[in-house]
Amino acid sequence: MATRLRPRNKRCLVVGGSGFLGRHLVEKLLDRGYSVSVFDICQNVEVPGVAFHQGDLCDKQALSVALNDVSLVFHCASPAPGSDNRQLFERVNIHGTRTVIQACVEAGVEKLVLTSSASVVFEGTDIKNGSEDLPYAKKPIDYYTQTKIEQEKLVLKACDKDKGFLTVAIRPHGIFGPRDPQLVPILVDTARRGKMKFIIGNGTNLVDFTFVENVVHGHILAAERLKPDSPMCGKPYHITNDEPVRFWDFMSEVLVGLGYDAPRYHLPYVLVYGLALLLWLLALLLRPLVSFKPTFTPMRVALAGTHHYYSCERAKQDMGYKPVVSLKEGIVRTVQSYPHLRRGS
Ligand SMILES: NC(=O)C1=CN([C@@H]2O[C@H](COP(=O)(O)OP(=O)(O)OC[C@H]3O[C@@H](n4cnc5c(N)ncnc54)[C@H](OP(=O)(O)O)[C@@H]3O)[C@@H](O)[C@H]2O)C=CC1
Ligand SMILES: CC(C)=CCC[C@@H](C)[C@H]1CC[C@H]2C3=C(CC[C@]12C)[C@@]1(C)CCC(=O)C[C@@H]1CC3
Repeated sequence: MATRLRPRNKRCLVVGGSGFLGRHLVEKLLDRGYSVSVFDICQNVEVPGVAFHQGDLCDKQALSVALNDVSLVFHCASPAPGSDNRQLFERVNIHGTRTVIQACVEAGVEKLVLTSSASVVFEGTDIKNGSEDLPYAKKPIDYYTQTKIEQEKLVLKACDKDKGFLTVAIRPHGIFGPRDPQLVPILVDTARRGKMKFIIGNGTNLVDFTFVENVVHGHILAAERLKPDSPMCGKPYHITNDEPVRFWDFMSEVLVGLGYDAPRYHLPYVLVYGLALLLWLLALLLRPLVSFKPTFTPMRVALAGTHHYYSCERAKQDMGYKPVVSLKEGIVRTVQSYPHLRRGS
């Protein structure tokens, strides 16, 4: 169907559509017959049939151009979580999201789907089968989490049935899959530097790793089921693989699949967390003189040594969500997609 003939509710904009999740979302939306535009600060690849708008989401004028004739917006842009640039996180995740909301309302957009994060409730201690009713983290573990909380609050509060502007937030956790620039590349880099020999803690902590296609599925379902009379308006939803797995079993499976050894020796969690905190402080103090980025940040150690898995019951109930790719299949597809990261290549 020619783009201009598509019904208005099938015309969408993906803010952050050049990123890992964004590109997978764009591809699936195209498959499902949507007319798709992308707004991003950079264009990594040209996707046939997709109009690309380059710009910073803090720039309302640039956004308004991209929003012309769009009824549905997915906002999945964020600075990389590994950064510790507080100003950048505040500018993009808080002020930028406020700008996205204003631009959407002014352009007459009907639905805004935010990619939030399950981490908005994570404080570095165990979460087992956490529901959406858990309170936001009072002491967020880093600037990324702190600004994702503010971002989610802004988007959910903006939901206004009377004005015809509906919002919903998807909270994925530990997204993995082909083209992920983060999880597998960092893991392999750590292994190649000989630092992936140790298991932090007793190795039995369960976590969610969510295959990217399931996260995409959750976003599209949310957009399609979001209606003025649905319970979804202004609500957050966990989207997971619904298969919590031991953090260290998942890491080992990916490492072994790529030809590396699985970590074997145990280190006490408290010791590693303390060391990571010390290194982080040292890096902060020495920043004016030397710049170094520790591999084992307090955030990564906390994620590697605690339980953090979430219930996706609410998404099942309200939007009929069910994972479409199993964890096993997701790992196989992911490992196959990284031939250049195999040992010896
Ligand atoms: N990956 C994960 O495990 C999880 C991710 N999330 C959330 O999912 C979303 C997508 O993450 P992911 O795909 O992994 O991240 P990516 O970094 O791959 O994608 C984010 C995209 O947003 C772009 N971007 C950043 N700042 C701006 C800006 N000011 N204006 C316009 N575009 C901008 C980035 O460009 P550039 O690369 O040049 O900065 C990038 O293309 C994020 O909101 C993240 O918080 C939530 C839970 C888990
Ligand atoms: C201990 C070690 C070096 C592990 C390597 C893998 C890590 C880089 C990932 C393991 C869990 C991942 C994760 C995220 C980023 C990558 C990991 C730390 C997020 C912080 C990404 C953004 C979110 O919203 C939450 C994610 C939780 C899990």
